[in-house]
Amino acid sequence: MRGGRFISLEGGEGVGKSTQAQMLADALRGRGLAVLQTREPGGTRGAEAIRALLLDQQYDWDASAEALLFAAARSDHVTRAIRPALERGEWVVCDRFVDSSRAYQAGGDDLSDNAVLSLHTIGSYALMPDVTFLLQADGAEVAQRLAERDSDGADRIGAKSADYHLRVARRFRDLAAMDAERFVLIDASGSPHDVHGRILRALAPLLGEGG
Ligand SMILES: Nc1ncnc2c1ncn2[C@@H]1O[C@H](COP(=O)(O)OP(=O)(O)OP(=O)(O)O)[C@@H](O)[C@H]1O
Ligand SMILES: Cc1cn([C@H]2C[C@H](O)[C@@H](COP(=O)(O)O)O2)c(=O)[nH]c1=O
Repeated sequence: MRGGRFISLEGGEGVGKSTQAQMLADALRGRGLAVLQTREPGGTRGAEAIRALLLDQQYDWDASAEALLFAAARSDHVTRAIRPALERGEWVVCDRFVDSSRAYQAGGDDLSDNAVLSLHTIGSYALMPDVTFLLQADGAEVAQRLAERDSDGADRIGAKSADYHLRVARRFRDLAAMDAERFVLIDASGSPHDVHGRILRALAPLLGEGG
């Protein structure tokens, strides 16, 4: 019997995914559950090496090469870390997953959603999360957070144009609207504690806690 669940956190730059992934993993562990907390791109030695290539400003990957590299990193991550954890019955909390490729490489650039999903089928068994929390917050609030966090500069993708990031945000919203069973929209404004409370309330049915 499968005990664990696969949860992804998605959204634009600096909206609070990593903060919430940590708080959620801690809350699940506090309930006695075994949790793999991980991130994309990354989560395995090979995928972290690909992450460094993808985010380093010295490389100028075109859209196809970028999508292939994200898919290769995800393939290693799914095969070596995520699937084995789910098979052991663990919960997986993943900071970004394939919806980021759909929003950034397809929505931000102009690859098709089908192309990204085909790479996901080839590389990662078309594995999808059980629940995806899409964090959304006011642009000015997020810009303030990023100014404080990234005072020494954004990474290669974070540094893309404002128009690019608007297309990404729009695509995230479209994906959520197309798959309302899996996506849960989370208001990511307010304190980390407030946002965490919203996520836990949304997860309560899956945790058998009513609500
Ligand atoms: N609710 C919040 N209120 C204020 N600051 C926050 C909140 N959540 C996170 N932060 C801060 O904002 C910054 C970005 O948060 P975090 O790294 O969690 O976002 P992220 O979505 O994972 O970003 P990225 O996609 O760029 O990695 C961090 O400095 C973090 O401490
Ligand atoms: C998984 C994934 C990520 N990206 C982008 C989104 C961010 O700009 C970086 C990752 O940095 P973070 O600080 O860890 O959020 O990579 C992407 O374009 N496509 C993807 O599939």
